[in-house]
This record gives sequence, structure tokens and C-alpha cells, in this order.
Amino acid sequence: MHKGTAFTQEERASLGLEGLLPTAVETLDRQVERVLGHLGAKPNDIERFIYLQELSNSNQTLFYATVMSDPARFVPIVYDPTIAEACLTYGHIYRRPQGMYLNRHMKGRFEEVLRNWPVKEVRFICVSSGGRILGLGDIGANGAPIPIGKLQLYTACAGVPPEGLLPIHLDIGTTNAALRADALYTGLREEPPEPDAVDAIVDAFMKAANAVFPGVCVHFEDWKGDDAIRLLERYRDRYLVYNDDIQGTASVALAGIVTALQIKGAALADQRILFAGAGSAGTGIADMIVEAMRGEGLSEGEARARIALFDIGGLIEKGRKDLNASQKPFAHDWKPTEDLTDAVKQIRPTILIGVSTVGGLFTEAVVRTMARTCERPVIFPLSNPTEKAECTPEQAYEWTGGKALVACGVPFPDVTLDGRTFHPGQANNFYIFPAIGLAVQATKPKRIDDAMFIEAARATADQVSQADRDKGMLFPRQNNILETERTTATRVAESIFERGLATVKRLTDIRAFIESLSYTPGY
Ligand SMILES: O=C([O-])CC(=O)C(=O)O
Ligand SMILES: [Mg+2]
Repeated sequence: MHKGTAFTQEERASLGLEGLLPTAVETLDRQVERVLGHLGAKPNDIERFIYLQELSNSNQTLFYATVMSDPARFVPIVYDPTIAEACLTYGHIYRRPQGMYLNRHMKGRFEEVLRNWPVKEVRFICVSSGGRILGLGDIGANGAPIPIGKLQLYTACAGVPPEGLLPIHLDIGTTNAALRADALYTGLREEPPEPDAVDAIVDAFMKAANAVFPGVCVHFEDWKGDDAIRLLERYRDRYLVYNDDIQGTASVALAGIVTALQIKGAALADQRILFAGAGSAGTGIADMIVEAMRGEGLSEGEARARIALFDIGGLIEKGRKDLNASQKPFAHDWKPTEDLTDAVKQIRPTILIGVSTVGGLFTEAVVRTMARTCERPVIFPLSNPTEKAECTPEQAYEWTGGKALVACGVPFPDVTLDGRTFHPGQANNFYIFPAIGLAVQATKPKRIDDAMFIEAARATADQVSQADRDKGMLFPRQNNILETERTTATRVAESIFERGLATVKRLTDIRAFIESLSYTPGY
């Protein structure tokens, strides 16, 4: 146990630590105070990131006490957007291993290798191939910080106990030739294999993970879009698994839409929704909106007709020959165009969602055109990190005369326009996946389904206070994230029990049980 100066006199005596620590015996709060001082003295967030990761290795309790002392400040440092820089430079800033590093050449031995992990009761694995990290594309082994950071948010945002969390980078190779040529790159210097071979590798991994850690929940994160969609379909009925970029992102986008429509007093079934970007996030959000619209009485066909996708090849319409199976259901009879403004003119969207990774794609023309036919445009430039956002909140407010309801994937500062202050929301999946984790831990369902994510979306939306809605805020405030996610987890757990999907006995007080599972940093 690494408590540092918090070891008591008795512990120091019995553990042979006398003389090995400074004289003062300190509380956790005092230690946090010192850490905050160190962080304040660092020149930038990437240095804070490195410092905090070192702290998580040397004193996990102090790490979580620090991050949880001010989540609104520290989540953007341990996670997006700072983690993007950490990923880009991972081979260079690497200090020591965290979690596990598996590669495709271990395929026949995954079980044996996973048994090297010192903890036997692993409840959640977050696994990435690095094939599509944030909006940064394929960066292979440089994506290793992502599963680490995501699992840290399980604890920091929802109180999921950290001992049962295992981050894994599963190295299948990378298409990124520049990284393969970097002397300090830490991964395999190989091209990834064909999809069939990827499936065989991941099949072996899933089998081994479930054999070594029975009942483990596997969270897929930042795989290449095609792999993400295919692997989720392959495993969703066979294992306890979910894909955060498909289901978590969809859920948080839906949460923002639900709040925005409550503010507007409009029904989801009446919206016209245009996506810029048609990868796994875009089609994942679109599919979840279809489910939610069906819940409001539309047929599947009617719901799909209200959604249009636009990608690098232009507007997705019936004549396009390059569409994959996830995109085809959204190909309607539109006039072909490669111009987003033109697409906005045709579709007259009430909701515009950016998942394109093209910074600045929502130009003044796009936004003003939208505002011409929509009184309160809902605009979500979700791409990350910051410079990939399709527009800034400031631009969206300015070009719509302050009418837009805006949420981005990364945090942006408040905007003051004509004496009014606007608070752009942060539509990040960290509102969702930690709460799903907590609900899964409490109910132990056999499978995870979309209905759980829809419930998480509604629970998140319901927690935005009226005062905050009046300011155009679409998400609950982050300083209270732990309480928010416990409430979300309770709602999701209730629905899991109600639908008969739990494998544990129904609890009388679900909230109290969720709280009793919850980790609080302390010695
Ligand atoms: O990590 C985030 O902030 C959102 C996300 O899952 C991604 O961009 O892949
Ligand atoms: Mg992701």
C-alpha cells in the first residue's frame, strides 16, 4: 500500500518504515493540498497529465482524491482533450506500464498472458486496438492511454471501485507508417491483418478474457469504425459487452437532444436530423434515435426517413454505391450533393450533429442556412479533440443570434453575446459509460442492450435543473458528476430489474445498494 506520509506511527513501526518517510504524519486532505500545489505550478495540461498518471501508479487513493476533488477541472486533464496530446506523443512521454499490453502474436496464449495480471477479480476490461483514437485516426499503440483514462473515469465519475478495472491495448498492428517508423514507438511495427483475421484474434481474446475473469464486462473503445460495428454485432448476444463509441456516444447525444427538445417544447418524432459524418458514432447515434422515435409511436421506416447522413462522399442518398450496411437504411431520395450547405437547404434540419472529425465543417453559411428554417437550431459539433470540433459554440451562438442550443464533445468556455451568457454543454460519453458500469456491477445482467443506454440518456437529461435549462444548458453540471451518475445508474439498474435481465436478487433499495458499492478515496 502506497500511502506515503499518511502511514501512521504504528504502521511505520510494524511495516519497518521508520526513517524511510518524513516525520510528519499527514491526512489525505493534506496530501491533496500538496498535489494541488504541484499541479498549479506545472506549465501546461500535458505536464499535469503526466504528473497525475505517475501519481495514479504510486498512490491510487491520492490520485482519485485529487481528481474527485474537482471533476470539472480534472476530467479534461486525465481525459479529453488533454489525453489526445498524450496519445499523439505516447511513445515519447511513456514512463511505466499501466494495465496490459496484448498483441496479435499472443493469440494462442491470451489466457496464459491474462493470468499474469495480479488481480483475479476483474469486473471491467476496457480494450482498444488504437485503430481510431478520438478524432485522430489510427495511432495504434499510441492509443494505450485511452482505455486507461476511460476506466479512471468509471471511478472518478461513478465511484466504480478501481481494483476491478483492467485497461488493455490489444495490438493488431497499425496502418500509421509514420508511427511505425518512430524509434520510440512502443507497439508492433506491422500493418493490421484483414477483418477475418482481426475477428479471429478478438474471438480468442474474448474467450480468454471470459475464461480468466468469469462474468467480466468488456467495454470496446476506439476501434476502427468497421471493426467497432462488426465486433459489437458479433459479441452483443454472446458476451457481456458494449461499444462506448457506438452506444455511449449515442446515449449522450440522445440525452442532449432530449433536454434541448424539452427546452424547445418539441417532440422527437417531429424533428429532422442531419448528421455530418457517417462512421460508427454517426450511425450509432442515428440508430438509437430511431429506437427512441419508435418509442414515441413512429414506425421504423418513418423514423429513418427523419434522419439524413452526410459524409466525405456527400449526402447519403439512394444513388450512392459506396455505402456500408449501417449507412444504407438512411439512404433516401435526396438530390446528390457534396456541399453541406446544399444538404441543409434540402433537408431543413432542426438538429445538426457533427461527428465528422473535420474541424470548422459547420461554416457560417451552413449554420445561417439552418437558422433560416429553424427557430431554435440544435447544433452538436461533437468531434474531438478541440480543433476538430465542427464549429465553436461562440460561432454557433453568433450565427444564430443566440438561438442555437449547443453541445460539443469537449469542454468550451461560456460565451457572452449581447450581454447574455450562454453555457455550451459537453456531450461527452463520460456522462454515460461510468453509470452503465455501476448499473452492470449492481445487477449483473447477462447482456447489455440499447434500452439500457436509452434509459441512461433519459436519466441524464432529467437531471438538468430548470435554472440551467433556462440558460440553455443541456447537460448536468460536472462538479456534481458523482451524484448525477449514481442517479443515472440507479435508474438503469431499476430498468434492468424491471425487464427481468438481472441475475442478482432484486434489491429493495437500489439507490442504497449502488451507494454501498461505490468507492470513496480513503486509507
Ligand atoms: O473520448 C471521448 O471524449 C469521446 C470518445 O469516446 C471518442 O471520441 O472516441
Ligand atoms: Mg472513444
